Parts: sequence; structure tokens; C-alpha cells
Amino acid sequence: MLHPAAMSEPSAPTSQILRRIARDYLRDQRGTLILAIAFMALYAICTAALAWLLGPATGVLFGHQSAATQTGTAKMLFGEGRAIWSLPLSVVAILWIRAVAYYVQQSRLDSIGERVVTFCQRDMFHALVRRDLAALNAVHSGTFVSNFLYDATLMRDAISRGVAAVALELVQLIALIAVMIYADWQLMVIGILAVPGVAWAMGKIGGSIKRTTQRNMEQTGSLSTAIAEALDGRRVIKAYGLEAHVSKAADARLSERLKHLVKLARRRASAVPVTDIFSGLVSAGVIYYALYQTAHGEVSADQFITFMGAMLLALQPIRNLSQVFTIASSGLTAANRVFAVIDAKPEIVDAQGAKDLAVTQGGAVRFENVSFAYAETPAVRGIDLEIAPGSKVALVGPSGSGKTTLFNLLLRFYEAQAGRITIDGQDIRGVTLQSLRGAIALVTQEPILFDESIATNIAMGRPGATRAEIEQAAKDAAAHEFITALPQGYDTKAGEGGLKLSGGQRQRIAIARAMLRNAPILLLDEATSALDTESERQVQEALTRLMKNRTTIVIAHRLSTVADADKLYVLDQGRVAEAGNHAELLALNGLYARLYQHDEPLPAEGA
Ligand SMILES: Nc1ncnc2c1ncn2[C@@H]1O[C@H](COP(=O)(O)OP(=O)(O)OP(=O)(O)O)[C@@H](O)[C@H]1O
Repeated sequence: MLHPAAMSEPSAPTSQILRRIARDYLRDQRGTLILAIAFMALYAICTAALAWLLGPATGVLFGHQSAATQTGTAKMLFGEGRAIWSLPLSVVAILWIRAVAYYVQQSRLDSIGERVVTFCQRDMFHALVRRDLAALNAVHSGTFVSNFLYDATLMRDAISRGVAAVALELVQLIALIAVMIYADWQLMVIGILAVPGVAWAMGKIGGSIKRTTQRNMEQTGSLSTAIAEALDGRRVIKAYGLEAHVSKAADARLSERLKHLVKLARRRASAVPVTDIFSGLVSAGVIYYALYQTAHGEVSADQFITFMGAMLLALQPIRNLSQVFTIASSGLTAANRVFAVIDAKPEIVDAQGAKDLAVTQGGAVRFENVSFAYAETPAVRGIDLEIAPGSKVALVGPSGSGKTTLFNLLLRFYEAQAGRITIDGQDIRGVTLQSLRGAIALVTQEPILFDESIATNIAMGRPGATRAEIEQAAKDAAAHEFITALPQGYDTKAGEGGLKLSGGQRQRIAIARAMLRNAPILLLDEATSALDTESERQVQEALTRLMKNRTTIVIAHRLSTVADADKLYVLDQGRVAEAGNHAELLALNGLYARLYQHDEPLPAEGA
């Protein structure tokens, strides 16, 4: 399993992440974005207008008006006794327009956030299913699910409540600053002194939040892994009485995660008070200076009130900015991880100029001196196999001897590191992956059924198959009878992992899927779990029909089922130890003969 931390890629610069979001996900939503920004600006203008209104209101009420209030719009609106009606009406009108503006910009931004996240999730999913088997084996499903849901949520919050809110608060702040400058630019200069202090403190808090968020995400991944394991391993947990053990392990992960969550909460909560401390200091300075100037008759009362109103109104955007900054920090960390998943590219791809595989000789498979190691230790070494078209060949050998690896190499789930594999004389590295895998039907040990209808599950063998073809495949797989007896027949959902069906029934559906594929080459990994005699007979009959006229390679776990094979390869520690038909191998009196005497279960490697 990949450690969750391995999904945390080196952090890309913020500007790069934002540019990418804008380029890949916001471009199509330009119209909505422009609308949201326009209403954001309207909202800010309304806030500034509220502050501006304080000046004329004071002037009118106290008869102490500056030159600005005695002229222009203010005079027109509030002069000559009109203020008694026009002031309250203006406040209502501004607040109502502001309310509408808030609604429009927030609802549009939220929908943009949701879309961005949905598109990111779409891209993550597409990237995931296209990854190489080796990469997929390395990612624990729990970690991915948490990455998929939790990171995406953080990203959405960062967009709809973070980045967008930053814009809204900034626009408001700019409008209020304009009012402050209009009222008294000197006072404004003092106000600006707060900016470097707040910026420095926010930088510190933001950095710490990013680190804590990263650790928190790793913990969330590890918790999701524990949940996935508890569900996947439910039968073993119950049978072995492991409830207390797994609960204890989950408790440890939960308390570790809690530690990080508490730390994150503290960091987040510190943003507002830190801002308030700086704002408090600056407000005191401004008030002192303003009072001093008013006392000396240099600032009029209405100018002072306008300035103070704007400044007090500006405190809220500043506080909010510090808070959204923390949300944006978490979101950027999440975006970094999301993009790391999206950017992961498969290594096994079509070679340049790859052609479609042409199965012209019935699917003759050759392994020529093939070697492969997953890591350091070789899994198969110098393998030579010759499989005639239409024949049935069995791979036998102790556990870990390399049988599955040969399937993996033939399907190009992994690339052979030495030697070559051909189908009808064509090197599989030179043909397209789609045509290669399209020529092969794989029946796995544990039949995998998806949580869809049985018909859909069978049709996965050949997308686009008609209902009649699906039913014919099911008949050939001895599955038609039990399927039609189900409550909704072919439309019955196979359930999570096909749990509503018995082992033998699941296998027959998987066989029907392979039937429908009608591929010239069949790879069969025999089920190890013993079925009852009747079920086993039905599955064997279905398999016999499936193997007819196909090149079949069987991984045999019970030798009795492959004694009739045209040829058997006995693998031992990644090499072909013996080859021949059943009688020839028995006559050799070697490994095969020993395995045959023991038959089930096969001994483990080195046992
Ligand atoms: N994904 C993997 N990563 C690393 N090593 C692996 C991986 N899969 C298999 N191996 C190793 O490669 C060797 C061959 O494994 P392989 O699965 O091919 O054996 P097998 O004969 O199919 O065993 P079994 O009968 O138990 O399924 C073993 O030593 C195994 O430990």
C-alpha cells in the first residue's frame, strides 16, 4: 500500500495552482464569473455608499457641514429639509440593493465552486482508471476515496468561500478606502500602516495552516483506509474475533487525526484576533490623530464621521480576509494533491506507430526468454512458452512461482524487462493496448461483479451487445436459469461486489461475460475456493464451452482439473522446471509428480 504521504506531491506555487484552476476550470464559466464579479462590485459600492451617507447625515443633523456636503449629490439629496425622507429611504434602498447583489454574487460563486470541484473529480476519476496496474496496486482505495471527497470539498470551499470571498472583501475594502481617502487622505495613510503587520502575521499563520492541513489530509486518508479495510475484511474480522483489535487501531488513527484537527482549528481561530490586534492599534492611532485635527479645526465633524464609519466598516472585510485566507490555504494544499492525481500518467501506453493486433493464426502465444521483476527480486526468469492456437495449456507450480505474473505480462499490465511475447508472430509491445486486450478474455479467481444489473455486468464483456446476445452468453455459461429466477431477472442488481449471489453463480456470470467477449485467447485463473459438487459441475461445463475453439491458458490450482490439458508448464521459482502433457510429466517423476500426489492444496514456495 502506498503511504498516504506519497500522494502529497511537492507543493506547486500558489500562483501556478490558481492559473491552472483559471485555465482548466474557469474558462468555460467566464460569463457566470463576470456576472458574479459585477454584483460583487455593486455590493462593495453599496457598502461604501453606506459609509459615505454618514457624512451628510451628520452634517444635516448637526448643521456642521463640510464644503463637500454642501454641494453636489449630497446637497441635492439631503439639502433643504429633504433629509428627513431621503436619508432613511437611501439607507433602505442601499441595503436592499446590497442584499440582492450579495445573493447574486454568492449563488453564482458557489455554483462555480461546485462545478470546478465536480470537473476536478471527473478528471481525477478518469486519471485513476487509466493508471498502470502497478500504480493502482500502490494506492489504497481508502486513501483515494478520502482524497477524492475530502480534498475536493476543501477545494470547493477555497473557491466559493475562499478565493471568491477574498475578491469580494478586497473590492469592498478598496471602495471603503476610496471613501476614507475622500474624507481625509492623511488619516488614510495612518490606516495603511496596519497592512504590513497584518500581511506578515497572515503569512505565518497561512504557512502553518498549509502544513497542518497536509498532515490532516494524510490522517484522513489513513482513517478512510481503516474503514475500507474493516468493510473489506468483515468476514475475517468476525470469524477471528478481531473487532477489538481493529477498533483499537482505528481509535489510534482517530486520536492522531484529532490532534491535527485541533491544531488546525487553533491556527484558524488565531487569524481573526491577530488581525484585530493590529486593527485595534491602528484604529487608536487614527482616532487620536483625527480628534487632534478636529480640535484644531482641520477636520470637520462630518468628514470625521464618514472616515470613522468607513474605517469601522472596513474592519469586517479585514477580519473576513484573514479568515478566508486560512480557508484558501487549506484549499490550495488540497488542489495540489488533486492535481497530482490528475497529472499521474500511465507508463504503459501504445508505442509510436502501434498497429492493431491481427489474430490471423487463431491466437498462437509465444514467450521468448521473458524475464521480469516487480522490485529487486525476479518474479519470472528466462521463460519460454509455446502455446499453439486453439490449444489448452496449464500453468502449474507452487504459490509464488510466477503464474499470475505471466498473465500480467501477456496482458501488458506490466512490461517484460527482457525477452519478448508474441501473438500470431506480432510482438505485443508493437500493437495497440486496446486491440491486445480486446483479443483476450480474462476470468479471474474471484469473479468481480459491479453494482449494476446482471445484464450490464455480462455486457461488459462486449459493450453494445444486444439483450439476445447477453442471454445467449448466459445460457452458454449455465447462468440463464438462475438469472431468470431472480426477482427482476436480468435487471436484478448484482449488489456490492455481487454479494447477493453465491460463489458459483458469480463465477457463471463472469464466464458469461467472457463468452460474450468472444476473444480468441482465454486466460483462466481457476477459482481456489471449492464449490459444492453440483455448482462445480455447472461451472466446469460452462468453462468447457467457453474454452472451445480458443487458445486457453489456465492457472491451475487443482491439478485434477487440468490433467486433460494439451500441455502443462510446471513453474518453480520463476522458471519453467518441467513441460509436457500429464502422462509425460508423471513419467518424469519430478516436481509435477510430487505436486500431483499432494494435489490440493498446493504447497507454498519453499515449503
Ligand atoms: N505486485 C507485486 N509486487 C511485488 N511483488 C510481487 C507482486 N506480485 C507478485 N509478486 C511476487 O512475484 C513472485 C511471483 O508471484 P505470482 O503472483 O506471479 O505467483 P503465482 O505463481 O501466481 O502465485 P499464486 O499461485 O500464489 O497466485 C512472488 O515472489 C510474489 O511475491
